[in-house]
Amino acid sequence: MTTTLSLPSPAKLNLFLHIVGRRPDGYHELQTLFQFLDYGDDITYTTTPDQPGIRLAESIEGVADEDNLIVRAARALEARATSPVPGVTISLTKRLPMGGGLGGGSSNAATTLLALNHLWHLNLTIEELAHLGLALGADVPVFVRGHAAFGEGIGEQLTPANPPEDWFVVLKPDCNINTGKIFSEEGLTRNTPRIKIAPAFEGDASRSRNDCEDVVRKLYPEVNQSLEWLAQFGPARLTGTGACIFGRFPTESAARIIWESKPSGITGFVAKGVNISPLHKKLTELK
Ligand SMILES: C[C@@](CO)(OP(=O)(O)O)[C@H](O)COP(=O)(O)OP(=O)(O)OC[C@H]1O[C@@H](n2ccc(N)nc2=O)[C@H](O)[C@@H]1O
Ligand SMILES: Nc1ncnc2c1ncn2[C@@H]1O[C@H](COP(=O)(O)OP(=O)(O)O)[C@@H](O)[C@H]1O
Repeated sequence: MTTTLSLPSPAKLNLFLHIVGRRPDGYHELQTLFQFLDYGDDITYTTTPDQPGIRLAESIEGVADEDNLIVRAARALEARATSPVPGVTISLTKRLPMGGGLGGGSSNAATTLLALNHLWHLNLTIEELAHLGLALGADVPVFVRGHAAFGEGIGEQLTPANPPEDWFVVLKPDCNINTGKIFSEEGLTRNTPRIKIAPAFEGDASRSRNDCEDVVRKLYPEVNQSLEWLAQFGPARLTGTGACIFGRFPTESAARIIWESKPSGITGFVAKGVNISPLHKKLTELK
């Protein structure tokens, strides 16, 4: 029997991102605050009991299917099955810009781990899925766990957090930024003092920043210009290593007024920050 499951694959923002050191393997140690957005991709999984294998209904331009984080997550999970699993066709509606610092690929991987764990009746725990996900990317565990969180290490040591669920204008300046390039820049700040967090950590925007921002502004004038424009209306910041930037607003209407006045040619969206992932909300409704 064919079964179909459609699930959201939301974006994340790094409300702040501090680089506090470097591990012996060269990876940077971070302190960051992750919050989800009620905006993202959608993925539909259809089991094909008569046709084994993992298939994408459509490829993503520029990403070989074997490299697609959806396929890599599905294969990693299949390797954990103790008996053969039914085939699956996976269809992706992509809305999130790739390589934008919104974690779209990591979110697609996490949604796939949770979806196929359910459809294949594997009963792996969230702990086990987060561990599997970390091998695919540093941002996958927070999407698997599904609660806004303060992240340490490379972002995998997570403490649930409850930042205000404000509205955001997210803009995508017209440039692509490679994460590895930013982390290898000589001028990058790598020694921000560690901050301590209380259990009900909410974040403190005034005492935090994104340590990648200075380097990114210098290398990408498009990001600098967009940040200057958005900062006229309130605090504006880079997410991850960019290229997306965000401005925070207390209401949807305040965010939409600014969105409507954005310079022509720039893309993006308006979304609400949420502390429970839309993916986990949907999975709870299905139970
Ligand atoms: C910066 C963050 C913040 O949420 O988000 P994005 O901007 O990618 O969304 C993440 O930590 C991104 O983690 P992840 O997605 O695993 O990074 P990758 O693209 O695989 O990293 C590319 C390269 O950047 C360097 N890198 C990455 C992460 C890190 N903490 N230290 C590093 O030095 C490594 O050289 C790595 O090979
Ligand atoms: N399903 C996927 N969705 C998006 N990107 C993917 C996917 N699979 C592999 N990738 C690769 O991962 C890279 C990072 O994508 P993404 O997670 O969207 O950005 P970021 O890490 O900056 O938030 C992309 O440039 C692309 O090459």
